[in-house]
Amino acid sequence: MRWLKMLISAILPTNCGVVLMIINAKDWRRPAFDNDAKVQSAVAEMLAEIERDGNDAITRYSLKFDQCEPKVIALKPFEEYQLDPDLADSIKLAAKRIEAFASFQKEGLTSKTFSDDYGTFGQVVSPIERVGAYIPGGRYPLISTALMTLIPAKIAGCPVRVACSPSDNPAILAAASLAGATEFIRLGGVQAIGALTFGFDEIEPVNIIVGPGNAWVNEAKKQVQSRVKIDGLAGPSELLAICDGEQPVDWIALDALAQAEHDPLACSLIVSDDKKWLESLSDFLKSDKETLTLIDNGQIELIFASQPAELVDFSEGYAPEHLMLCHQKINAEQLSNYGSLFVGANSAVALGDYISGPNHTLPTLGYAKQSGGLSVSAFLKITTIQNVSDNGRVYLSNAAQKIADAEGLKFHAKSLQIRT
Ligand SMILES: NC(=O)c1ccc[n+]([C@@H]2O[C@H](COP(=O)([O-])OP(=O)(O)OC[C@H]3O[C@@H](n4cnc5c(N)ncnc54)[C@H](O)[C@@H]3O)[C@@H](O)[C@H]2O)c1
Ligand SMILES: [Zn+2]
Repeated sequence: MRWLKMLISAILPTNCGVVLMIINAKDWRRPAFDNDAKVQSAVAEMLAEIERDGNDAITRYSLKFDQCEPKVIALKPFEEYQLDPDLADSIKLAAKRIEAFASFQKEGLTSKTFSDDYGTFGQVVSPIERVGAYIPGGRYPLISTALMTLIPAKIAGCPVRVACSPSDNPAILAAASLAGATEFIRLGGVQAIGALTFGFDEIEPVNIIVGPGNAWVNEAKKQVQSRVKIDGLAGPSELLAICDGEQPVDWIALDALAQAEHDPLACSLIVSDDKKWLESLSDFLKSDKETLTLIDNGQIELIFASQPAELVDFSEGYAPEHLMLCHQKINAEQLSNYGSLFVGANSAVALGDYISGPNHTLPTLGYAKQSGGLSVSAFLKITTIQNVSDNGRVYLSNAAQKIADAEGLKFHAKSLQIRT
């Protein structure tokens, strides 16, 4: 739809103001990310250089993109950072709630065994040893992401938790310290993902990299997956709000603007079956000068669907990162493709960004169809253990030998036969 808007903007005289059309749901398509190929090849080149030249390449790229040398910063205890006391209290409250939610998620993720006539078999849940947490800091220092990425790793019991951010804002350092970072590198973008993957200075490569970031960060995470586990792809923010005509226009408008302000590629869609309500939302949005750039950039879209079932289909097809459900005739159970669901207008997405407790690192670009956001389970590995009894050795070897014979794997068959 961006091309249509551009065309209309070009035809209309400039004093006609900004164009905020109401699009029919069936005509809407997710815009292709036209930077894909360029970003892919640039990132591949950067990672290859980092693998080859190590610290030198990391430093070169950090100077080029962030105008600073990468730096390992020793973290002080949280209380020693000179933060505004109200901010410090809010960070502590957020940390407490994120920790409580991560602990709640960990319940049930336990090692267990069962025994039968043939032995004892079980699963072992253990923490991944070395974690790398990316904390975005290009446009805004995301203090909250330090808490969201590091606290679940601490709750999972991962012993090494390396934080990377292009920002050394004291509040980020303080939050990383409170959240339990064991190391902090001031480093951003592809070079940060490269450093976590291949190592930097004294810091050894990590086993898992988590955290959101811009298109560069996500492409880099995508490309290092053969060496290191990643949590998922959490790119430029998305919001889909499903609303009936009873919702407070100003609240919903501000929720849309809030997610759009993260990044020029971030996008908020408001869908409703009440055209009049969408029109008042459009009037409200156009009345505020500060929103015009976001609207002009195609980051806020208003979409009409004729009935609730069509709203549900639209949402399930789009699979947004954040989904607001503010519609009396639709139940949460009708929806399953979302990173996090915010039910009712009280549940501002910004509460989820900061303080409610569930993780804010969430899948974008439709990945919510196959995965949820970051959780304590990402930091745990589930391995298995098998202890076959004498009875099991004879009985199971007899049966397994038949399968080995059928496969033609003769030493498999012999190793079984000798036990019968
Ligand atoms: N999906 C989620 O869960 C979630 C949560 C929070 C934030 N976010 C997203 O995180 C992102 C944060 O983005 P940001 O840019 O502010 O910070 P960022 O830290 O992700 O990226 C900044 C880095 O990008 C690199 N970079 C910038 N331009 C580049 C170029 N031309 N070539 C190579 N590298 C380049 C720089 O090295 C810089 O350090 C936003 O898109 C936001 O929507 C997503
Ligand atoms: Zn947000």
